[in-house]
Amino acid sequence: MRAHPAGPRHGEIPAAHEQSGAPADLNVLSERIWPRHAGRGADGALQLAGTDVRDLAAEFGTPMMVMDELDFRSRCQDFADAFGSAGQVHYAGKAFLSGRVVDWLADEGMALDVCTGGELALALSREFPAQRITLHGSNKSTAELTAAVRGRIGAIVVDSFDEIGRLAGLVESEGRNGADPVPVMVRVTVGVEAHTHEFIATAHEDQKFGFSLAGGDAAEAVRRILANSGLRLVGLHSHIGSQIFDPSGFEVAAHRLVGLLRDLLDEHPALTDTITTLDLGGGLGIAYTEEDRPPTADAMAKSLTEIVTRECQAAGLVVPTIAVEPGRAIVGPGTVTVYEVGTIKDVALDGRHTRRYVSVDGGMSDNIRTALYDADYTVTLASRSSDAAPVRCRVVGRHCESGDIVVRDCYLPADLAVGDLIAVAATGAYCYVMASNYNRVPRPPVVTVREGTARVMLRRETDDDLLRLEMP
Ligand SMILES: Cc1ncc(COP(=O)(O)O)c(C=O)c1O
Ligand SMILES: N[C@@H](CCCC[NH3+])C(=O)O
Repeated sequence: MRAHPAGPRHGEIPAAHEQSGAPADLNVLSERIWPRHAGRGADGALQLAGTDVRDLAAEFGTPMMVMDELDFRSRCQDFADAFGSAGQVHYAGKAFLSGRVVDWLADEGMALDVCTGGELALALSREFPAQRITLHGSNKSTAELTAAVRGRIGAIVVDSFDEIGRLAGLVESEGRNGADPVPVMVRVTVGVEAHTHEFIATAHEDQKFGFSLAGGDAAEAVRRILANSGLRLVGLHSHIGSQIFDPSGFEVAAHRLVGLLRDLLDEHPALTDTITTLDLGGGLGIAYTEEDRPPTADAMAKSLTEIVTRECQAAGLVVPTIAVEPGRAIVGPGTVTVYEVGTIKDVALDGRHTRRYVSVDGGMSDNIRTALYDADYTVTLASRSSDAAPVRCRVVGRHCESGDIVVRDCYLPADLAVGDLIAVAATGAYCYVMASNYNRVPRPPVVTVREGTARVMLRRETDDDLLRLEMP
């Protein structure tokens, strides 16, 4: 997943005077990586949507995640503009979800993809329009399916024959018959090898999600759904993976899904009136480092619309609505994690080399992605600027684990000192939601900033929160 900077790899970091490949100016904040309303104030400190990171740290403590509200909203709007309407864009709540974010999504007219009963309950608790929700999951419980059916959500994306069986029993017991069927989509495994980390690629054949297209399971799933008058098939779904830069994976997926649609309509002409949507999932990558070059939402929309339109017209099919489910591309870039620098240690690796370990007050409990996927991040000195020489560093956490690495290889100024604040960019997706209490470390707060005002969205966990599960 990572692109290593030019020069030596892990374990071979030269001493400061030998650095090569370092950025010319460590104070520059690349627009492609940092939130849309990030910059440096007159004295060099990081400003996020008109707030000074030092003031935020003084008020809310560190570590702290800071989310730029208008960055999030503007990326929702980018996708809505690209695909023609916000209703076709199902924000993937698994990337990050909170009540306030649900409210923003409702304001923006977005749809929402949830993948558990917990995410569904949060959305419904904020009165998010149920018709704009889809429920995913490779092992949905009966309780989750019941909540979705009773909540009258937009669609349940079925993922297995077992689930179709469970739903059949449920629609019967809930009295949902032919006059009031439950809308479902079929998740199709289209056999695309997305070029991303193995753990986050999801449409090759050998994995747990969906019904295989090539093996005929997807067509069989459709037959079983049609045999049940309590279910109404409203679309086909494919999701090929996450943090994808190469648009060709989406294009092949779209091509194969249209092929399946054509075959299904040949077999079941009545479906012409009911299958209205092709959902091509999420997965659009973002820039974590200078080397990353993700396509824009607009480029993705253009190529997918062109393929689906061309192939449907060639097959004489009505062109369905194209839906997508971006998570990371909407919430990822607008959040940064702010840490306070603690111990700084130069470790001699051999006679010639040293590695500077910069310890921070968080770590793998607030960002597991580096340890789990070898993910790469960009970090900057945030409480001030510095013209000191760049030193190649490793930012590490406070946990009792040598793999507790936040940023594996980066450059920070030689005068970095204990008590400085540093900020890690693009931590909005899959960091807070994958956070843990490893070593009984409380989760950090998430603070939203907008036009000079900061508001806590999720408060910091306390030791009491951690004690609340204890029984006598
Ligand atoms: C079904 C589904 N939709 C959408 C997403 C969101 O993906 P991303 O955050 O990469 O856009 C995921 C996660 O990979 C997913 O599994
Ligand atoms: N959690 C992964 C992505 C998984 C996407 C959900 N299917 C990440 O951090 O990149």
